Amino acid sequence: MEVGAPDYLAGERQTAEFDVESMKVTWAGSRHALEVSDRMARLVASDPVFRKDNRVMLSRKELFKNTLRKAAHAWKRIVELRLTEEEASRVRFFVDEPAFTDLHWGMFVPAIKGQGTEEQQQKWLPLAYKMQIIGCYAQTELGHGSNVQGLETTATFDPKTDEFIIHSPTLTSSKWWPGGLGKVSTHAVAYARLIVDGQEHGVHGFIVQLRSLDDHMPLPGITVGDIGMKFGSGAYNSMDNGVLRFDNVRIPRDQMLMRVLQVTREGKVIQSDVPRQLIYGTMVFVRQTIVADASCALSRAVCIATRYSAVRRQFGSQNGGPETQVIDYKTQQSRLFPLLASAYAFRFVSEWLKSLYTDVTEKLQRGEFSTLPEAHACTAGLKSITTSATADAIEECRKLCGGHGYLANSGLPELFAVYVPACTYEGDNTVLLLQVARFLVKTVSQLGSGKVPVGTTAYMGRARHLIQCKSNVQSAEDWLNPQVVVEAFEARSLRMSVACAENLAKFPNPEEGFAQLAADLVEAAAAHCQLIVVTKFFEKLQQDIPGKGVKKQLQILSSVYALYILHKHLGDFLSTGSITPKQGALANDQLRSLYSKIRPNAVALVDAFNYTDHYLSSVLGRYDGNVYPTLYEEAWKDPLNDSVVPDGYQEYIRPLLKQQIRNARL
Ligand SMILES: CCCCCCCCCC/C=C\CCCCCCC/C=C/C(=O)SCCNC(=O)CCNC(=O)[C@H](O)C(C)(C)COP(=O)(O)OP(=O)(O)OC[C@H]1O[C@@H](n2cnc3c(N)ncnc32)[C@H](O)[C@@H]1OP(=O)(O)O
Ligand SMILES: Cc1cc2nc3c(=O)[nH]c(=O)nc-3n(C[C@H](O)[C@H](O)[C@H](O)COP(=O)(O)OP(=O)(O)OC[C@H]3O[C@@H](n4cnc5c(N)ncnc54)[C@H](O)[C@@H]3O)c2cc1C
Repeated sequence: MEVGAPDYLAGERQTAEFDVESMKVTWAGSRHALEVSDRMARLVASDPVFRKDNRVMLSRKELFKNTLRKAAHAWKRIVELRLTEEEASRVRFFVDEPAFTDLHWGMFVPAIKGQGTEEQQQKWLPLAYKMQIIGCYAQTELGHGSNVQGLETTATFDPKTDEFIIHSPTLTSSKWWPGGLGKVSTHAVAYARLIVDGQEHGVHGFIVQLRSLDDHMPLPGITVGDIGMKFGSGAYNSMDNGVLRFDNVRIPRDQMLMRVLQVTREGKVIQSDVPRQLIYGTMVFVRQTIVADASCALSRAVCIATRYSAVRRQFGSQNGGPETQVIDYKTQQSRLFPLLASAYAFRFVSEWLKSLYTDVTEKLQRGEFSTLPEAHACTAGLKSITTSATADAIEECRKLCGGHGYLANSGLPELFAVYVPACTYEGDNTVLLLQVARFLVKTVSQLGSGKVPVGTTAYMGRARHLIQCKSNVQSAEDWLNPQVVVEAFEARSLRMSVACAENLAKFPNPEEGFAQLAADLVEAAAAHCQLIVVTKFFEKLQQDIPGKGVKKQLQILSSVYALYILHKHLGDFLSTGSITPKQGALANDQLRSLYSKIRPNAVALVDAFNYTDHYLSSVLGRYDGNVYPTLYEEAWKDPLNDSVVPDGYQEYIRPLLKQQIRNARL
């Protein structure tokens, strides 16, 4: 905020019962992370190239060219200022525009790192790090996305020339969707069925050059282009999601990523001791980052809706005094505050997931693969529940802002349009929950075998207790006890998984059973993932959290998150007998009283996200709360208001007004 500018939300900030600067540190993860983030946010906000207020008005071509300009400028600044990887990734975050660079850094580079041999990494990574080649991740095809084993592109080994022939045999085998592919990438990691000596060996990644490094023209045998406009104006249309066909394109044998499986000069296929699932490793990495993105998108929407709810007044004027701030309506609080709590919950679970991922990656380097299934289940499941909840929440925030939320300059419509594909990319959310369900059913089925469940399923080891325990909640206060809450969530999750396993056992064919019970399995998987989020929030509170009143606020938010989920899924808790209807009602009583505790802190809790006005790009979410004059000024900037009488008046409006009505009765 400018020095000396009026702060219409100052009163809200004065009621805060905690130290906002300390909360900023907790949200950012460390003082260092906050400092870096703050510096990079200012760097981006002060640079006119990164302006984004005109985005929705640009044509697709203008938008795309502008994105290229921003990406090139960002890279120039990263190199000039010798920014670290951490700083560079914050620059990307605050530039706030999907671009080919996301796929280059976020998928192409990790695919080579995770699936390439040492020599392959040494050859390709330096080129990619300097952006002397630009890569994308070309897996999905027109006919298959979720079913990776169903991909049709072929990579046939030709022992005569020591090459692979990459080919798209059908229309449905055309690569379709990869970001950065349409107009920019010079290379792709393309996924194809490996065929050696007439035998198939599953789907593998191949580095394929697509375009000339001299004139950017597609290489012989390559047909490539953009797949067309996507949902919303502006939004994800800055990305060139592409289509790609291969017509017997030849690549050297050493361009197959060979960490998992090697093809020798003689055409021998050698399976290494690395599990085949590592071919899916890049998706595990990105799913983990998507959970962190969910907390960012959600906190951004909540920040806008909270500030605006404090500014907006409707009804309730007493003796000519001010009307009621809409944030004081209990309905507004019960819709908004759980989303605020979810933003914090997703932040902390993403921190934990990142540490789990780092730990698993280190183990994989040492040849230990036992933790891979849990890493897959956690990343898949948390990606699914956090993105679904965030997409719904952004839309709820739009509604919480009433009519003004529908204006593009509220920032919410574009945020929604950019965000919703997260429910689909990196694995459709339902398909991913079914993966979690498989993992849970397997864990349940092994309970009698003496195998002790570990990690996030450790609670299943207490199945005997959890299957029959009764919650001892007797008062609303009892619901503030994390142990009581966690036990109710564990009982609900375990009982849902066990019920699924029991029902599955009734089917002679397990796969048929799995297909028939899929809807129940998805619910059991979601229950397990919600338990993880709740548990990780409570575990975060075990840490030393400095700053006046910070821990107290987080305790309140953790209880709000847990009890909100309990209230929303009360049917599960009751039907599994994990709690009684009376206990469910007490949870709701507690939730109401927690909302009252959040109320004086609400604006400060969103200030702790430390978002600049540039990043928020929302008139409603401005830090200073100066909403109405800005809305009014912005309206006049619309191109429709360039002229008082609109273009088209002479052709279409005037003749209408001047028409002779022959039949007066008409
Ligand atoms: C210095 C400068 C720096 C500049 C910085 C800039 C910074 C920018 C950085 C940006 C960072 C990140 C941004 C990324 C941008 C993201 C944009 C998003 C773009 C989108 C991309 C995509 O969508 S890519 C395509 C994704 N596709 C999918 O997700 C497909 C989904 N389908 C699948 O995953 C699988 O097919 C499925 C799992 C559903 C089924 O597979 P299948 O082989 O049929 O498997 P099953 O038979 O069911 O299972 C076999 C066993 O394998 C296990 N398993 C399955 N998957 C995995 C896995 N991933 N890992 C481990 N194990 C797995 C499964 O559990 C089975 O096990 P079991 O024991 O046999 O039961
Ligand atoms: C914006 C965006 C960017 C993308 N970027 C990339 C990229 O860079 N690289 C890349 O390779 N791909 C990319 N993709 C593709 C993306 O990964 C796939 O779209 C995604 O994995 C979903 O697959 P699908 O489209 O085949 O959906 P489908 O599987 O066809 O899903 C359609 C419906 O069927 C349901 N369904 C499917 N299978 C099952 C099942 N077994 N049981 C129950 N229900 C099922 C789903 O739940 C869904 O409701 C991108 C997609 C989008 C939207």
